[in-house]
Amino acid sequence: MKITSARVIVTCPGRNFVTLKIETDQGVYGIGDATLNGREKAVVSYLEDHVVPCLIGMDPRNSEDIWQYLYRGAYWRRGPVTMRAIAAVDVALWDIKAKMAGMPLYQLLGGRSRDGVMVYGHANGGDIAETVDAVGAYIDMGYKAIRAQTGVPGVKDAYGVGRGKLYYEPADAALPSLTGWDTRKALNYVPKLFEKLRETYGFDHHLLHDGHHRYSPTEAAQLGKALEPYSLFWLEDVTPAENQEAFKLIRQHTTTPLAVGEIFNTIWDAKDLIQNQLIDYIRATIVGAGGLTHLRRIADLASLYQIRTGCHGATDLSPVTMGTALHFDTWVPNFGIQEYMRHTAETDAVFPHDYRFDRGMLYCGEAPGHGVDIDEQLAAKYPYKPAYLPVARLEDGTMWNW
Ligand SMILES: O=C(O)[C@@H](O)[C@@H](O)[C@H](O)[C@H](O)CO
Ligand SMILES: [Mg+2]
Repeated sequence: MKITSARVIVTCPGRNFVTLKIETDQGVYGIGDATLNGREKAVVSYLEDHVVPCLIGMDPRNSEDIWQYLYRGAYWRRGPVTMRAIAAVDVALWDIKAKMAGMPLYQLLGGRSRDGVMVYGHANGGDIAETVDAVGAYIDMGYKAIRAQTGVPGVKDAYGVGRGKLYYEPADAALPSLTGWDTRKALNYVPKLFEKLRETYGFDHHLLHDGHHRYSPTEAAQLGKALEPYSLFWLEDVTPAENQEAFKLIRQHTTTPLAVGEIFNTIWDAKDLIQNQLIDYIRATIVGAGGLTHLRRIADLASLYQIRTGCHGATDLSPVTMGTALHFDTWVPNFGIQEYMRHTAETDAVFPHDYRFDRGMLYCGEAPGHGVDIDEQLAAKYPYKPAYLPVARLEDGTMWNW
C-alpha cells in the first residue's frame, strides 16, 4: 500500500484552517488538521515544501515509523510548526488505518472507556454581571462545566472576552490588535466573579478559569489561594510554563487544581510538571503535540502521577482535531475534561462530522475513521484571510503576554 498524494487545503469559513488530505493507491484517504492560529502559512510551507515530497510512496500503514521519520529525520526537532505538520500526517494516517479496519478510531486505541465526553464551554462578559448571565445561559444549554472569563474594569479588552457568545475568536484582525493588562486589577476582580457565581448558581457545576500566562508565580499563588473557597475544576495557564519549576512555588501555596499545556508541543515540555506532580490536568492536544501517536505517550506518562487530560479545544482547532480528540477522550483511561468552543455553521458545513453534543457531553460517532471529512468544493469558496492573535501591553506600554 502506498501514499499517492498529500494535499494541503487552506480555507477560511470565518477563520483560517489548514487541512492535510492524504490519498492512497487503494482509494482510502485520511484527513489531518495542521492549523496554527496566526501563523498558518508557516505550516502550509513546512508541509508542502518539506513533508509531502517525503511521504509519496511511503506505506501509510506504518504510522509509527512515519512519525519517527518526520521527527528524527528533520534533525531540527519540536516547535509548534514542525509538530503541527507531524500531527496532520499522523492523524490522517490513523484515519486511514481505522477506515481500512472498518472501525471508529477509538476502537484502534483500545476501545471505549466511557459513554461520552464531558466538555466545558466558554462564558464571558464585559463585567461580573454580564459573565454571571453568560454562565446562566450555558447552564440552561445543559453544560456541566463552564469556563468563566470577565472583562476587568480599567483594562482594555482583557483576555477571554469575545464579541460573540458562542463563537469567541481572538484572531480577529489582519494585524495584531492591541489589548491591555493589569495584574493587580485582575487579582482584585476575578475572585469576586467566582464568589458571585457560586452565590448565584451554587456548587453543582464545574467552574474553570484561564489566566492565559499573565501572572508571575507569586501572583498566581495568590490567585489560586483567593479562588479556593469557590472550588474550581481548574485554574489554567496561570503563569507561563517555559520554566516548569515555577509551578513548585504555586503548588506550595494553593490547592486550586492547575491545568497547563495548550501551547506544549512534546512530552518534553510537560515532563517536569508531570513527574513532580506540579499540575492536575495536562492540556496538550492532538494538533499541537504531534498527533495521536505522541499525545497518548504524554497521557500515559501523566497517568502514572494521577494527572488527567483536558485537551485544548478552542475554535482554532478544526473539527478534524475535535473529532479526533473525542475518539482519544472516549478511550484514554485518565480522561479529565474536553474543551469545546463551538464552530460556526459555515465551518461545520466545510467539515462534515458525526460527533454530537447532548446535555454537556460530546459523543464521537461510529463511522470508520475519526468521522470528520472536508468538503473541498465548499472549502474553496472561502480563501485564506490574514488574521493575527492580539498583543497585550501594560498601562505604561510594556509588552506583556497576551
Ligand atoms: O484555553 C483556551 O481555549 C485559550 O487559551 C485559547 O482560546 C487560545 O487563546 C487560543 O487557542 C489561541 O489561538
Ligand atoms: Mg487557554
